[in-house]
Amino acid sequence: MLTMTDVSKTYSDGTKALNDISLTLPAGMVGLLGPNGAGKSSLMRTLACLQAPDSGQISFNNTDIQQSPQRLREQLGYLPQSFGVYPHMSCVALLEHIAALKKIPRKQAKQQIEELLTLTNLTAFAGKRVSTFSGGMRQRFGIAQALLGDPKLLIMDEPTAGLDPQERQRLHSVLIRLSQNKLVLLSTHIVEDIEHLCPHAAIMMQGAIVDSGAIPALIAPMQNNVWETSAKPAEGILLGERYHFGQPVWRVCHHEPPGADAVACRATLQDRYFLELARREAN
Ligand SMILES: Nc1ncnc2c1ncn2[C@@H]1O[C@H](COP(=O)(O)OP(=O)(O)OP(=O)(O)O)[C@@H](O)[C@H]1O
Repeated sequence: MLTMTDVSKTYSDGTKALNDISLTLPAGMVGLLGPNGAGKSSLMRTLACLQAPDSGQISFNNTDIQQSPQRLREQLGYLPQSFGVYPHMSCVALLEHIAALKKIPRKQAKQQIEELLTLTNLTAFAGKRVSTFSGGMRQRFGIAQALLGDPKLLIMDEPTAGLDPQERQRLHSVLIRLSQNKLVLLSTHIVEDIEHLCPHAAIMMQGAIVDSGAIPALIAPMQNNVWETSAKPAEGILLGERYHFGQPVWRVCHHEPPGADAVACRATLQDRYFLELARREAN
């Protein structure tokens, strides 16, 4: 279990990226959902001990990560949003190098690397330099390196970015299998990924956690209040507009039908997320 208590972080230019975050996350797959600039990466870098919070406490399975960052690092796998520069090393050589940094014994590392190359569909490219990889291949490499050492806490910042639909699906099944015995924290603004993968989610906006919990509980307050209508409604909170056979369909949150042809819909995590975005815009 991962627990954060009153965690805050302000960057040197005055940007308050994390604002008094208190959050408890269970084992399994957890989605961190928020728009650009919400503070997701800042939170993940802080959890991965890559930057210190200004205040607050963080513990993972009863280890205080500020007091014992090394113990946390031994249990951590981290996929950053971007790696920056890639060295001119082959995929397998770079994995061996990272395994050595993680102090994984050579024989064990060799076996793990083989398994991870298969898992991430990179076996055929093991000898190719990572600097020449496509975006999707780099992402898969990032996932393989994060999984070295069988970490108990896996932090993944936008893991499906740059993957084609087939690879995205493949990654989904890998992540589901992985999450059995660990906490996988997955940050994204793709609501669909979280709906597919996570029993639990946290919604983050402007450096704060708006709500977190089991996804059905996050959606429950909106149940029986979501409608679709063909005319722009005068009442309610607009959740979105889509087109069907070229005609607009408006999705609205309201306590009663917002128009004569309004059809009741099952509320989704996307509805809850869009409701929070609409509330934020209104403020
Ligand atoms: N090193 C930094 N110095 C100053 N400000 C920063 C730094 N890193 C992030 N920020 C700012 O902190 C805020 C939160 O950024 P962060 O990258 O954590 O958000 P995010 O939710 O991950 O966004 P995205 O989905 O676009 O990656 C933003 O206003 C960003 O500009």
